[in-house]
Amino acid sequence: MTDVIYDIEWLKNAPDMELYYMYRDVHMSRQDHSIILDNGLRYDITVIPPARLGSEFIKTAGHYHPYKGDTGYTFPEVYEVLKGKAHYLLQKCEGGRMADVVMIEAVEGDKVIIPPNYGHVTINPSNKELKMANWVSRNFESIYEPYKKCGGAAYYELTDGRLIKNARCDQVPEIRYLKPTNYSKVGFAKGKEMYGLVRDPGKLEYLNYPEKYDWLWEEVLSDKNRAEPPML
Ligand SMILES: O=P(O)(O)OC[C@H]1O[C@](O)(CO)[C@@H](O)[C@@H]1O
Repeated sequence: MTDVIYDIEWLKNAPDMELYYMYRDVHMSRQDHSIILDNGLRYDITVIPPARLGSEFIKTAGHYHPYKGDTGYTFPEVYEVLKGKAHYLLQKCEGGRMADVVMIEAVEGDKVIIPPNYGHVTINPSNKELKMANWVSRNFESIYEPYKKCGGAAYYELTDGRLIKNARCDQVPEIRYLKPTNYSKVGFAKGKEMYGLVRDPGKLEYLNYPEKYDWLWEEVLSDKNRAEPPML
C-alpha cells in the first residue's frame, strides 16, 4: 500500500495498520461451491473499516485484470455493497494515456459492474464500516503494477471531500460520475443479495465471456447513467 498512498508525509510515521480484510471463495454449502467451481466463478467478501490514510480516505490498493486470451477484453467484475457506503473509482488506460475515469457511489444493496478494460479502487468515504461482496471469474490473477508505478489511481479522495488528480498520471480527464448498475436484465433485484445468483449462474456469464456482452458494457458506461458528484 505504501506505493499508492497520497499523504507521503503521514506515511513516514504511519503505524503498521491492518487496512482491509478479504474473505476469498465464500459459499454457504458444498452444493453452492460445486456450482461456483463448475461455472469458473468466485464469490468474495471484503471488509474495509473506517480509517484515514493521513489526509486520504481508506481504500483498496487498486488493480487491473488481465486480458481474456486475445479477445481484447479484460475480465470484468461485479460488486454489491452489503453494508455502508463505497466509492468505486474506475479508470481506463489507452495508448499510454488515461482515457476515462469514472466514480460510482454505492450504498447498501447497490450493485456495481466493473466493465472490461477498467482498473478499480474501492474507497470507504465514511466513518462506518464498509462490507461488500464480489462475483468474479476465478481464472485470473490481478495486476498491481500500473497502480504502483503511478503512485495510485488517477485521483485521490481526501477526507475533506476533495478529489485530487494524481500528478504522476498523464493527461487525467475529469471524473464522470455514474449511477450503480442495478440491472434486472443481469439478475439483480432490489433487496436481494446477489449471492442468490448461485442458483442462476447463467446470469453471471458475462464475467467469463465479456466478449459476448457489448450491449452490457455500453449500458454500464453510458452517459445516460450520469449521477451528481457525491456529497460527503
Ligand atoms: O486487490 P486489491 O486492489 O487490494 O482490491 C481488493 C478487491 O479486489 C478483489 O480482490 C477482486 O477484484 C476483491 O475481492 C477485493 O475487494
